[in-house]
Amino acid sequence: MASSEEDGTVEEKENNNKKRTKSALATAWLTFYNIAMTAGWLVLAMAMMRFYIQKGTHKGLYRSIARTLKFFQTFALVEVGHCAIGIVRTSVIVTGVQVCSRIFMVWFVTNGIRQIQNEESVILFLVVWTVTEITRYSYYTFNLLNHLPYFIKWARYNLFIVLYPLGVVGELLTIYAALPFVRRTGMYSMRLPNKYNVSFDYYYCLIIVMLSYIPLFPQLYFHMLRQRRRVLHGEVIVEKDD
Ligand SMILES: CCCCCCCCCCCCC/C=C/C(=O)SCCNC(=O)CCNC(=O)[C@H](O)C(C)(C)COP(=O)(O)OP(=O)(O)OC[C@H]1O[C@@H](n2cnc3c(N)ncnc32)[C@H](O)[C@@H]1OP(=O)(O)O
Repeated sequence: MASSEEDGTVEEKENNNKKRTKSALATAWLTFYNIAMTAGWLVLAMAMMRFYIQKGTHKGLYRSIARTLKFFQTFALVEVGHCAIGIVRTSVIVTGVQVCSRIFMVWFVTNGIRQIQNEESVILFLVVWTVTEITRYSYYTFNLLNHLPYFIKWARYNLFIVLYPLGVVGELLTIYAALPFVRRTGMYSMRLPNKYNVSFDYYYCLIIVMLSYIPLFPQLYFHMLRQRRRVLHGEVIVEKDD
């Protein structure tokens, strides 16, 4: 009896040790990841400012930062993994929608359609994303290091109130600007008859994506408002599991 109790204690200790090692590893990885992402978005911010100061126009700005933007925005897919394996307490669905919509904007809209890269709306969402991500990743970094300046916490949970809708406006206007071009060229579309017997119209796909902002965006926005109340005002919020 005594020996089995001891075994239980040893097992518990081993489990606790494993958990501690796992959480130390997770914290180390998250710290590295957040520092890298803060640096990436800072590089983007500086590149955009330098371009605008040197050229005095936004025309050509997207092309000049496209590579860095594609890299760092695509890398954010890792965040869906963080939620899936449980190293951050965030919903896979909320993070998945956020990250996938950004990746879609970058790869399948702005990068894929050169003709819209100089639209003002592209600059609008780029500036908004950049400010958001510098604030967000530096918040996570300082939080993990237990040295969080209040102004970063404040910025993380207040700026989104204005930036989120502005970002959505920039994204929707950009997709809207792409529609005539997509319709004219039939890009990314498959018309019948073809050997796969499948038809796909990218033009209508873009319209569906635009419409999907109506149910999805409020959910992300209200999620952030709940996070704000929890972090800034200490409210206990029970969220449904995914
Ligand atoms: C295939 C095509 C699909 C198309 C679909 C189209 C529809 C799209 C509709 C929606 C459109 C959205 C468009 C987006 C536009 C913009 O982004 S505009 C810019 C403004 N945006 C924002 O301000 C939002 C930014 N986004 C986010 O903040 C996140 O993506 C989020 C998922 C919404 C954040 O949620 P969440 O993670 O739950 O909140 P937090 O409070 O930040 O974190 C919760 C806890 O998790 C910890 N944590 C999370 N990530 C990390 C990390 N990387 N490192 C360390 N810790 C992390 C965090 O600290 C919190 O911990 P606790 O406090 O202990 O709970």
